[in-house]
Amino acid sequence: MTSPLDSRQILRRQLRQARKNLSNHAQLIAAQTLVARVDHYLSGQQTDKLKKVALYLANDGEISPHLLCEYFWQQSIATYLPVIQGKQLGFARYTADSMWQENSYGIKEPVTADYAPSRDLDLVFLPLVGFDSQGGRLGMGGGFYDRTFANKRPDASPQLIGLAHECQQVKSLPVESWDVPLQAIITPQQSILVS
Ligand SMILES: Nc1nc2c(c(=O)[nH]1)N(C=O)[C@@H](CNc1ccc(C(=O)N[C@@H](CCC(=O)O)C(=O)O)cc1)CN2
Ligand SMILES: Nc1ncnc2c1ncn2[C@@H]1O[C@H](COP(=O)(O)OP(=O)(O)OP(=O)(O)O)[C@@H](O)[C@H]1O
Repeated sequence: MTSPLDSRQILRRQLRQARKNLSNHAQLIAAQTLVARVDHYLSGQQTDKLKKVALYLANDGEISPHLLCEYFWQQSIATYLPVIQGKQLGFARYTADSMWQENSYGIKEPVTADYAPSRDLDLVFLPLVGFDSQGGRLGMGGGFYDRTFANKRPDASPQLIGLAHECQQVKSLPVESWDVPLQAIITPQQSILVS
């Protein structure tokens, strides 16, 4: 019999392959369209209060937030990237002058002493492997974001916003006890506001 954990693994593999199959052109269009979606999402909020935003460097076919990063830089909003610290994530300042090192998965991380405590971040954009219309999410399986924000209340800072390609939506994902709730999921085609 297939256990729930095995089926999560199988789904993760299929959805990772789906995003890796996207062409460079499709990736660029997705990254561009995402900026407009996020701009629209944030237009309903007091964006003058946004000071610190965490993004990620696209890996494994993830939707790329690099244009979103430029959008925040144009507004003088400071950007941060995840750095693996044991089983959790720290958030290191990312600027045009950042120096880099690679983590154990080969993903680049800024080398800096300038870290933001996670509760000082206003927004955190997380990469999703899969999602459903209820705000359910599947990540890479490391549990890093879950552990880092385990004790965060949904209405406390930062807002957690999942980013994904449209092809990563599935009908329904089982919610695990440790899954940290997202406030929104944004793809180039839709924004799901999770209550
Ligand atoms: N762009 C990006 N940065 C990120 C994350 C992410 O999902 N995307 N993370 C989000 O948490 C953290 C890294 N988590 C990751 C977890 C697993 C794998 C991964 O490729 N796993 C391999 C197995 C490798 C092994 O066993 O050593 C695999 O599944 O093929 C990559 C990143 C921090 N930075
Ligand atoms: N708060 C937590 N404390 C301890 N272990 C945790 C916690 N959150 C998640 N984990 C562990 O992390 C592992 C991976 O969880 P899961 O498959 O949900 O990862 P994910 O959500 O895909 O990854 P990520 O959060 O990095 O995007 C699970 O085995 C789970 O037991």
